[in-house]
Amino acid sequence: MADTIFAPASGFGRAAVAVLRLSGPGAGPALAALTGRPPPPPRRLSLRTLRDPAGGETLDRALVVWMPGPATFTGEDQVELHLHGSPAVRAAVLRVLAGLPGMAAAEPGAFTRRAFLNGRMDLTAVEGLADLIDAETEAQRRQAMRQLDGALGRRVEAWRAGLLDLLATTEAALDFSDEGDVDDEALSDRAMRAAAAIRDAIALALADGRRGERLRDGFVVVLAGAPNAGKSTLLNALAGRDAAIVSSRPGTTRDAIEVRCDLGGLPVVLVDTAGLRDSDDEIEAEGVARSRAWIGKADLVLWLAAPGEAAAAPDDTALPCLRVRTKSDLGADAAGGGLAISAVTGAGLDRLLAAIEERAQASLGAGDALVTRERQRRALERCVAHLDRVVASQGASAPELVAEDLRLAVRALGEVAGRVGVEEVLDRLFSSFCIGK
Ligand SMILES: Nc1nc2c(c(=O)[nH]1)N(C=O)[C@@H](CNc1ccc(C(=O)N[C@@H](CCC(=O)O)C(=O)O)cc1)CN2
Ligand SMILES: Nc1nc2c(ncn2[C@@H]2O[C@H](COP(=O)(O)OP(=O)(O)OP(=O)(O)O)[C@@H](O)[C@H]2O)c(=O)[nH]1
Ligand SMILES: [Mg+2]
Repeated sequence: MADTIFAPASGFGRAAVAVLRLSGPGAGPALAALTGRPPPPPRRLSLRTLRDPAGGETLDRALVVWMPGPATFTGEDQVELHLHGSPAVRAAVLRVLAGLPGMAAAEPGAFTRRAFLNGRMDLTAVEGLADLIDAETEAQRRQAMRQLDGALGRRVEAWRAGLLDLLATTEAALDFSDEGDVDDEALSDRAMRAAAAIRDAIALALADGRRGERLRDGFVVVLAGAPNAGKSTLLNALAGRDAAIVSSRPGTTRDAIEVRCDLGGLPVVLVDTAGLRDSDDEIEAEGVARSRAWIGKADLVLWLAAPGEAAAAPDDTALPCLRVRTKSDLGADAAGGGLAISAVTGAGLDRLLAAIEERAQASLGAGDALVTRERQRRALERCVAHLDRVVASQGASAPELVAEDLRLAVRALGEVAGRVGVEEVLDRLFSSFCIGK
């Protein structure tokens, strides 16, 4: 691995300014090679002419920043080059950087990986940063920001410190158990109460209806019903664009069409599906099978029925669903029931959106969950299981066994923070980052 990495940190394509960042011991020498001058004062944007050290050709007149480690994002020496944002300027400077000794183009997430390895952030903060970069809605941004800020990391550290205390006490009891100067009974009683308190606190954080994980994925709303019910028309009306083909022929939609949207700051995925009916047409039958699969995965199913049609009924009554009567502009439907809408006049759409938002809100929360990933949840559940055994023993277990469960509980918390057993997690996480992060 090269000591020093570099990458574009801003988006690709034409822009006013393009930022390149460098990290590692070669960052300072690279800046010196490009500017032919000593570094500017730390952490101050300074105007410099950048030249190709090989031929002396001027590459750009740019703002540069020198940030000596360890008080940097990565913990290493860092440099930023704020270039004119054309693809050609950026490419020229990147080419020169690649030719300098000890420099290598950064892999996705390489800067953050260094920040993590240098102890600048724990794993929950890294996950928060990944989510912050991917955040599309206000609630996602809020949750990611809290995670990056250490909302979960700090709690986990506090729980871990508490358990380490307990472990020390228990181990002391082990060491001195034959010396008779430690009050075993009182000690174990206190230890049990402390273990139970930490277990309860973790269990409380876990009892959140998985809203943190759900908020990352989005709330899935599936539009279902008979052919021609008006599903695709409604999707287009809600999305505000022609995402799906609409026609008067029943059986128009075959593939499910997903549209991500922002509903009051919450991420909602609307899915238009093929109309449900038995069909001899092989392609349509496959479309209907896909519709059913989507219905099974939905957080909310909108059952659409046009006037005169029997209201579509879910096979599975446990499905969270909302009945919608479409095409209300064609006249009131005596069959009634459900929310009346018209995608043509727009009648009822506000109420429909409000109903979806209300359910999304109940399911996702507003970004206040502590647990945001399955990975964190599993490790916390393991921790609770070990603490359950400690508490259930009520001091009856041998101190050796209590100590072992405490050690495993501590280890599980260490995994949440990324102190132990993280190599594979890191590789997966960082490969989802963008270049330059
Ligand atoms: N130009 C630019 N903008 C950016 C970043 C960057 O790297 N460059 N960031 C990159 O992600 C984010 C800001 N995050 C940062 C986090 C920590 C430090 C840092 O230097 N921390 C030091 C010093 C802190 C201080 O001065 O108070 C430290 O923690 O020791 C810098 C940026 C968003 N905007
Ligand atoms: N008058 C009126 N016509 C509508 C409304 N919504 C849809 N339509 C018409 O109903 C027909 C079917 O609409 P689609 O949106 O394609 O129906 P669908 O449920 O997607 O149908 P499939 O994809 O075949 O399952 C089209 O001719 C639409 O123009 C509405 O609110 N009012
Ligand atoms: Mg359709």
